[in-house]
Amino acid sequence: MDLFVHYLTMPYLLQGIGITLAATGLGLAGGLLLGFVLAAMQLSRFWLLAAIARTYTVVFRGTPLILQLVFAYDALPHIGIKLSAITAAGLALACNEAPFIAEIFRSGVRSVDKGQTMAGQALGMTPGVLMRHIIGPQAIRMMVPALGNETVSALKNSSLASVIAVQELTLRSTQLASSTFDFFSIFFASGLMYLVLTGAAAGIQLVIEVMLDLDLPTPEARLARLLPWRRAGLLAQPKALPEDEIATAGGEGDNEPSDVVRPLPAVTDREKRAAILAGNKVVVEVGALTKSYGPQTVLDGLDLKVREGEVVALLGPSGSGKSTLLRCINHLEDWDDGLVWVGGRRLGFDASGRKLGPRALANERAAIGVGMVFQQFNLFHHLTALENVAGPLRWVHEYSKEDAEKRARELLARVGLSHRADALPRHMSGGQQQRVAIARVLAPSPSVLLLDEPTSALDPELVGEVLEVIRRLAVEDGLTMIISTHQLRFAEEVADRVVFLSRGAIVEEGPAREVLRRPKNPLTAKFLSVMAEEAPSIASNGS
Ligand SMILES: Nc1ncnc2c1ncn2[C@@H]1O[C@H](COP(=O)(O)OP(=O)(O)OP(=O)(O)O)[C@@H](O)[C@H]1O
Repeated sequence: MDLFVHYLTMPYLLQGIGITLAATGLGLAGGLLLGFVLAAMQLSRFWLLAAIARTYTVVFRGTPLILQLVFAYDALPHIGIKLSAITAAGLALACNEAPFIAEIFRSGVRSVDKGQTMAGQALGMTPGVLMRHIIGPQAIRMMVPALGNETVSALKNSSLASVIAVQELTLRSTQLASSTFDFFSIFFASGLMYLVLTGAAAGIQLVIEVMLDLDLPTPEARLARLLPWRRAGLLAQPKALPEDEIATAGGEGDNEPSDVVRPLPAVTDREKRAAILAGNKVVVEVGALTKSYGPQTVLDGLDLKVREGEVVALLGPSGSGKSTLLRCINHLEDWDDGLVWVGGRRLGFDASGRKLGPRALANERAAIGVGMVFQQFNLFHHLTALENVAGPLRWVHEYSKEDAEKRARELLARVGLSHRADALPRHMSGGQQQRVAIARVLAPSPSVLLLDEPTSALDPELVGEVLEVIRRLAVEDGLTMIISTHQLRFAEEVADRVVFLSRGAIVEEGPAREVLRRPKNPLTAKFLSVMAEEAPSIASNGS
C-alpha cells in the first residue's frame, strides 16, 4: 500500500500526467478545429469539397493511430518536416480525432428537425443566422455526450504516443516498472491516474449537459441534478415554475383570454368585398408552374393570381400539390418551369433572371414579407414562445432586444398566449404551438401569409382555437392569405375564393360559397361529398 501511495504521488509520474494532458489537449484542439472544417465541407453544397472531406475521413478513420504517430514522427522528416515528439503526437492525434469529431458535428447538425430550418428560411434567415441561432445551439446539445466520449477516448489513445518516445504517463510507468520490477503497484497507480483524468472529463461533460438542459431553467434545479443527495434541500423552496409551464393540451391555464375568442363580425356583403378586391393589385402571381419529383408531376402548368387583401382557400385531395404550391410561392422549393411573382418581384431571381444564392434569397424573402405557417408548427424547440417570436425580429429585421420583446408580447397577447410567453414549445399544446407560430409569422407584418394546413396536425378539440385566430386575421386585418385547408365551413366563412386542385392543376375555382355549395366539376363535388361523409364535424368547422 505504501508503495502504491508512493507511486501515486511520485513527481516523475505526475509530470507524465502533464505530458499526457498536453498531447491530449493538442490532439483534441486540433481535432475540433479540423473536424469542424471537415464537417462544414461534408455539409457543403459543393460536391468536390464533400468528396475531399469524405476521402480524408475514410483514410484517417481506417488506418491505425499507431501508424499515424510513427508517420508524423519518422516519415515527415524525410520531406523536411521535423517535429518534436510531443508535437508529432498532437498532430497525429488531431488528424485521427478529426474525422470522428466531424461525424459528431455532422450528425448534430443533421439531427435538427428540417422543419425548423424551413421555418427559419421562410422567416428570412440567412444560412449564417440559421446556423448561429437555430441549428448550432440545438446541435451542440446533441453533441455534448458524444464529444465527452471522444475526449475520454483521446485521453486513452494518447498512451500510444509512447511508441514515438513521448514521455507521457504510460511510457513513464513502463520505464519505471522495467527498472524497479514493481509492476503491480506502478500500473495500479498509473491506472488510477488515468481513471481520475477520464472521470474528470466525464464530470465536465455532465456539468455542461446540465447547464445546457432547457428543462432545468433555474440554478437550484441544475444544482439539484448535479447533487442528487441534496435535491430535497435545494428544491425545498424552488423558484416556482409557472403552473402553465407544465400544462398539457386543453388543461387548466389554457383558457383563451376573452379578447381572442369573440364572435366574428359577419361577412355580410360578399359582392361588395369582391368588387373592392377586383380593383386591388395582384400580389401573388403564378404562371404555368410545373414541378416534378422524379417521374411524378406534382404541379402541372398551374396558374393562379391573388389580389391584395384576398383570402384564397386551396382545397384538394391529399397529394394534389397544395403544400408544394405554397412552398414554391415562397421559393422554399425549386420548380422546373413557370414563373412565380410575389409583391411584384420574381422571388429568388435577380433582375437579369439569374437564380439568387441562399443568402440573397433569404434577404429578399424578408424584404418582400411572405410569411408561412406550417402544418407541423415548426417552432424553434430550444426557444421559449417569446423568443420564437422576438428572435427572428432581432436576427432578421434588426430590432433591438427591447423592441423585439415588446412586439412579441403584443403578438402573443393577440393570439391569447401572454401567459405562456416563457414556455418552451414542448410544454405547450399543439393548438398553442400553432398560435405561437402564427404570432411569429405576423411579427414582421408580412404582406402575404401562406398557411399550409395549419390545423391538420391538431387534435379535433384544438382546431377551433387556431381557426379563430386565422379568422380574425382574415376578417379584421385584411391580410392577403392563401390557406391550404380541409376545413370546409371555415373556408366558406373566411375565404373570398376557393381554388380546387387535382393532380397539380386547378380544376375549379370561384367564389367560396359558390364552389362549396354548387360545385361544377365532378372531382370537386366528389371531394366535397367525401369530406362531408367522412368527417362531418371537421368539414363543418372542426369545433
Ligand atoms: N420532397 C418530396 N419528394 C418527393 N415527393 C414529394 C416531396 N414532397 C411532396 N412529394 C409528393 O408530391 C405530391 C404532392 O404533395 P403535396 O404535399 O404538395 O400534396 P398536398 O396536396 O399538400 O397533400 P396533403 O393534403 O396530404 O398535405 C405527393 O404525391 C407527395 O408524395
